[in-house]
Amino acid sequence: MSRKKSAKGKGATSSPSAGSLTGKGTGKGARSSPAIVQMNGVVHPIRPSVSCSSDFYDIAFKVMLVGDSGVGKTCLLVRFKDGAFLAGSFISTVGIDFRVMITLLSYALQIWDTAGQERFRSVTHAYYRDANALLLLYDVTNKTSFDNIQAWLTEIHEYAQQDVVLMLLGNKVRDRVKELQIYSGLEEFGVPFMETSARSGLNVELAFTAVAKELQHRSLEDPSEKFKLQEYVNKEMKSTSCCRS
Ligand SMILES: Nc1nc2c(ncn2[C@@H]2O[C@H](COP(=O)(O)OP(=O)(O)OP(=O)(O)O)[C@@H](O)[C@H]2O)c(=O)[nH]1
Ligand SMILES: [Mg+2]
Repeated sequence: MSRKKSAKGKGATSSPSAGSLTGKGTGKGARSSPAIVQMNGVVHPIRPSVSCSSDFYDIAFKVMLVGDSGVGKTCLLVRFKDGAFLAGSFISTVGIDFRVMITLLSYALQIWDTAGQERFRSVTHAYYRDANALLLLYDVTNKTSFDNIQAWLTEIHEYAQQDVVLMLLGNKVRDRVKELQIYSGLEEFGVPFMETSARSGLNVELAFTAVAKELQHRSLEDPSEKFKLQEYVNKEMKSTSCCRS
């Protein structure tokens, strides 16, 4: 369903006035020159965008990665797009970073990476408004990031659309010997949940596919049956359990 048109149709997104984006790409798999995000008149060079062809589809969904600094948002996105793990020193994202435009299930997903640091919060809030889906990450080896989930959910309820698709991702799973046992109580958030590892790639593709499926179902005017995100994820995780470390 990807059509070469400007992004004006159902589900098309717009950038908030807080920032504008420059930088062009040529679609999936292409590398573009480094994008620049301008915020309040300040120009921030950011990591090279993987692909930024935002104006080729008339059905586009805006997906944002949010969560504390260091939980692995950027690495998850790089893993999804490039199939590689960003090893080496941790470079914290500055402000907001439009990294990927990808076609999944015939829909264009515009994926935005955000800074987890508190000082950029007002910038990222401005972008919540027109997000169709939010992936909220925490780090399963970091209790503070788990404890902050409720605060993130409060922010999301305040700034995002009421019907935003939301999924909680416990990242860095099975990567460390000492993983915190903090899974009990996840149900209380009432948000679909799954485990991921940007390092090994575990469930990374599934996370984005599940969100795309939910968006697809919601966009159907008369969905014949209700799609249950958590059930889908559980089923798919089981079917790949042979490959989990
Ligand atoms: N072991 C392990 N380390 C990871 C994983 N994902 C990310 N990391 C590491 O965690 C650190 C932070 O990763 P980033 O992806 O930059 O974190 P971020 O959430 O984007 O942080 P901000 O940009 O500051 O919001 C880096 O040192 C990564 O190498 C993972 O799945 N497993
Ligand atoms: Mg980052």
